[in-house]
Amino acid sequence: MSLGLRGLSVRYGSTVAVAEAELTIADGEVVALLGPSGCGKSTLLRAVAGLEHPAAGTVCWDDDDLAAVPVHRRGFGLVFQDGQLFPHRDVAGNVAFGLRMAGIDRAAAAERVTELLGMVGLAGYESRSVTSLSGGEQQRVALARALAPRPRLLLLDEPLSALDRVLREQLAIDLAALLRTTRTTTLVVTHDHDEAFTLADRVAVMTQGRLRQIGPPDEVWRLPASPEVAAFLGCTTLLPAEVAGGVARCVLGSVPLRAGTAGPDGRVLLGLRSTALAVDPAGELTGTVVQRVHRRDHVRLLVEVPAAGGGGVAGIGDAAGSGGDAGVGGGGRVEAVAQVADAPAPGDPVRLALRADGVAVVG
Ligand SMILES: Nc1ncnc2c1ncn2[C@@H]1O[C@H](COP(=O)(O)OP(=O)(O)OP(=O)(O)O)[C@@H](O)[C@H]1O
Repeated sequence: MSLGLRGLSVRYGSTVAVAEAELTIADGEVVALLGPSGCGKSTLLRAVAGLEHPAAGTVCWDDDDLAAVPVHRRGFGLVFQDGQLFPHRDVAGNVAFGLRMAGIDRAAAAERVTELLGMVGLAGYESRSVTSLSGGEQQRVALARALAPRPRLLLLDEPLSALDRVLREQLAIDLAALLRTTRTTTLVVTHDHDEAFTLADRVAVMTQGRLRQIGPPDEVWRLPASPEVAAFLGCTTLLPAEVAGGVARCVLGSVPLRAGTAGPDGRVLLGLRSTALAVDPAGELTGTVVQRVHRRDHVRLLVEVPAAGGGGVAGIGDAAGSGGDAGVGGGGRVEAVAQVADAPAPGDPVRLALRADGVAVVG
């Protein structure tokens, strides 16, 4: 039992919103479709749901083409950003909706509603008015409603993006557990990296209508397939590097640096995220702090480093790594992170080292 997209393209007039998408989602698998605003994520999901008609290609369930199967006969559950609950029904009435449509009797439906509300952490909420619920509770009801009829595929379009950050993080963790427990095959659309990486067995990165890379979260994170995917995943600088035995060596400015890496041996491009350089008394790179900004759980620094020499620092668009001396922030300045407890101040000398977590090997 699997969903298959074969050469799926969707157009709006002359706009190609989805181009030649190839994707298989296995039974029980959770795939997150991750990409910037306007890249075509929602259009792809809507085409799977049957809400958009492909200009070319097919949406299949196992080997059956679903082209002639209308939305309500696909057996898919749908949850959108704002839940779209029925305001005049109570919580139980909302969750039972799909069950009643499927002809399930009242007693069995009530039992299933109770089971689902327990699963989403809303036990006892049956008779509450949905308009009295918080945004997070409403999304939990929307999830319970979509899961109640045991859909063969769950389609989630930015299900958590209307919630504030703390709630979003908690609900993402709860949702990941819920999807695993129920073994629900799921396609979730999001522009939020954390959400995608929390939820997914595999992440599919989409830009400009095309699926650019599909793989397990750690692989996509550490080995982005192209400079474009690397840029979307937060790599702000590309450096030519040499990998040998799991250690990458590169030159930043005129200073040789090394970092552990998952990449294959040979000449590669290293993608540096804004957290790649960290304050470290043993670090090889020296500089002077010019700016300090407190973030939630760390401090971001802008550090002036000695003028670039041989290796050069390439901007992300400069895939060939052909040089130039513009570090992150330009003009011999690089971004770095420090711990809140002992962050240096502007004017302080500082030593920086590369952190493996902030470095990707770009394909
Ligand atoms: N109904 C429509 N008519 C015309 N163009 C559309 C329509 N819906 C989407 N588009 C265009 O198709 C492209 C993809 O849009 P889509 O909403 O799928 O992107 P997205 O990645 O989901 O973006 P977001 O994260 O902002 O929702 C965009 O260029 C958008 O302007």
